[in-house]
Amino acid sequence: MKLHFTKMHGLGNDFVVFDGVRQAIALTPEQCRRIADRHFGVGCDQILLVEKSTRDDVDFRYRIFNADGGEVEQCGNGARCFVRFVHDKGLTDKPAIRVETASGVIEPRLLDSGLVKVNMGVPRFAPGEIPFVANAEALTYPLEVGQHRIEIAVVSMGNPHAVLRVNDLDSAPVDILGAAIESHRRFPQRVNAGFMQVLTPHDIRLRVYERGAGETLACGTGACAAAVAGIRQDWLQSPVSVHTRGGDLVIEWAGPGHAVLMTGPAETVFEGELELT
Ligand SMILES: N[C@@H](CCC[C@H](N)C(=O)O)C(=O)O
Repeated sequence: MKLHFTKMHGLGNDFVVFDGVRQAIALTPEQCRRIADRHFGVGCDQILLVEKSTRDDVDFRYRIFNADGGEVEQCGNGARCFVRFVHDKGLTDKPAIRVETASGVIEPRLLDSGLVKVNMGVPRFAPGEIPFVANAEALTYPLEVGQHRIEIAVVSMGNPHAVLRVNDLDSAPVDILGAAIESHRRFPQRVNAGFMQVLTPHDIRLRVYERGAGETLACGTGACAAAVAGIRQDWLQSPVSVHTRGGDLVIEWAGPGHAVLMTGPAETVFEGELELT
């Protein structure tokens, strides 16, 4: 079966996007891994499947699969690419869209500037909602990782994040420590591990070792989680510019109980067809 796809990216976090509105598409974890493979497939960090929703209070549903084949709850850079995709494909002409994801409804909006602003919902911190194994809720938690004892904040942006502050992002052991945090036994559903360097109260540098994809050039939900974790600890003030290796995002958060707003670009790279076996 031949499937049309669009290759997109948000700050270098790249996606293979399928139109599941006009054609019925079901992907197995093995098929996702093959599509995402950078040598034998198209290559991407995540696969996005745009579908009709059965709910009448939303415009679409979109599903997200990591490069390792696992379906996940949320994707910030993907949300911006999703909006650009449904507009470019003529699936809607509404600038503001309500979208069902596995972890709830988000509201992306295409701005006149061409950037996309997404209401990513209210962040959650209770250990059970991450999920993270802890006796009680705290601002940060000590975590034993191999020989190291690190201090992390945990945030759910619909998907799970651990955020660690470092002094120098360039020398941070993102690969080794990121992989160890991702599969730490205190995160029963694994976790995205963010390494944040605070530059000023309104600027951070961020690298994220993503669950199911390894380090990516940018992570939208990771940027939201890092900004929120920094604001809660009084290191940061909204708005926060998040400088990733793929470019910049702006995150706004008015504090507990408020939704996180993320603004950034979404780009189409090319269109193609692939044989799904
Ligand atoms: N790149 C994404 C996050 C994708 C999902 C994540 N790896 C997870 O497993 O939760 C983003 O931009 O937010």
